[in-house]
Amino acid sequence: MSTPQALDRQALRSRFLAQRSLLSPVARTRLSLQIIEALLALPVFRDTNHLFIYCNYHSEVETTELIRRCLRAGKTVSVPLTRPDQSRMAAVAITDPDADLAPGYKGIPEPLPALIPSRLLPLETIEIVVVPGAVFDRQGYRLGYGGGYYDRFLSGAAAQARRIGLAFSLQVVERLPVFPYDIPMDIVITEKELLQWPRNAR
Ligand SMILES: Nc1nc2c(c(=O)[nH]1)N(C=O)[C@@H](CNc1ccc(C(=O)N[C@@H](CCC(=O)O)C(=O)O)cc1)CN2
Ligand SMILES: Nc1ncnc2c1ncn2[C@@H]1O[C@H](COP(=O)(O)OP(=O)(O)OP(=O)(O)O)[C@@H](O)[C@H]1O
Repeated sequence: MSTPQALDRQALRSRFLAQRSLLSPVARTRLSLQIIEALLALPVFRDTNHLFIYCNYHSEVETTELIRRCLRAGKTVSVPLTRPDQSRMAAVAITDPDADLAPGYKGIPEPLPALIPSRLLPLETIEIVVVPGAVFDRQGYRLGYGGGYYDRFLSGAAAQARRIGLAFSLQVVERLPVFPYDIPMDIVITEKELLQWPRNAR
């Protein structure tokens, strides 16, 4: 990470993580519920069975209510299990966010170790990936925490899945510096707008 563009990205990431953390917990919860309602109202949601949903950490858009609503609707929900030794994520099915999660990698809520062998799901079955981020742009590109986990995930076995980024509106910029391995979102949802890019038009 030493090219000027890479340094730009690091500065952008830090700036937007700092901005995001300024939202009060009450505002974060209120805006998160608005964002989740917009996702649940998407026509594609009704036809989806398996969603891979991040478990929110620090000041990310909150997803616990989304996970509950999906489970109540009879959908399969898997969540990320970070495998830092491989820079990869696995998908582990959960049935109850209160009982099935505990702090894992970096303190992120992750599936309990006892669940892992029996609940690993093939990434090819994921239909929607709900993606967190530090900052998104109006072309659908994003920066996360810098591990490259989602780029690897979305260009690998989960490439068929619809990619839906969740962000507070303060996390959207016009244009980010893009690298060849960056995978753009299909949809970005904030409390103010829903941005969408048809895949065949990219
Ligand atoms: N909720 C959630 N789960 C996720 C991700 C994510 O972005 N959000 N990931 C997507 O890649 C993977 C974990 N990757 C991560 C890589 C680095 C850091 C990290 O460096 N955290 C900083 C704190 C940053 C902050 O200020 O918020 C640290 O520990 O110092 C965190 C997660 C898989 N699970
Ligand atoms: N498909 C890939 N294959 C191998 N390495 C990759 C791939 N995608 C990204 N990387 C590597 O991951 C590193 C971090 O990428 P990037 O800065 O885009 O992370 P990020 O999108 O912010 O992180 P995350 O996806 O974990 O939230 C880069 O140094 C890049 O070389």
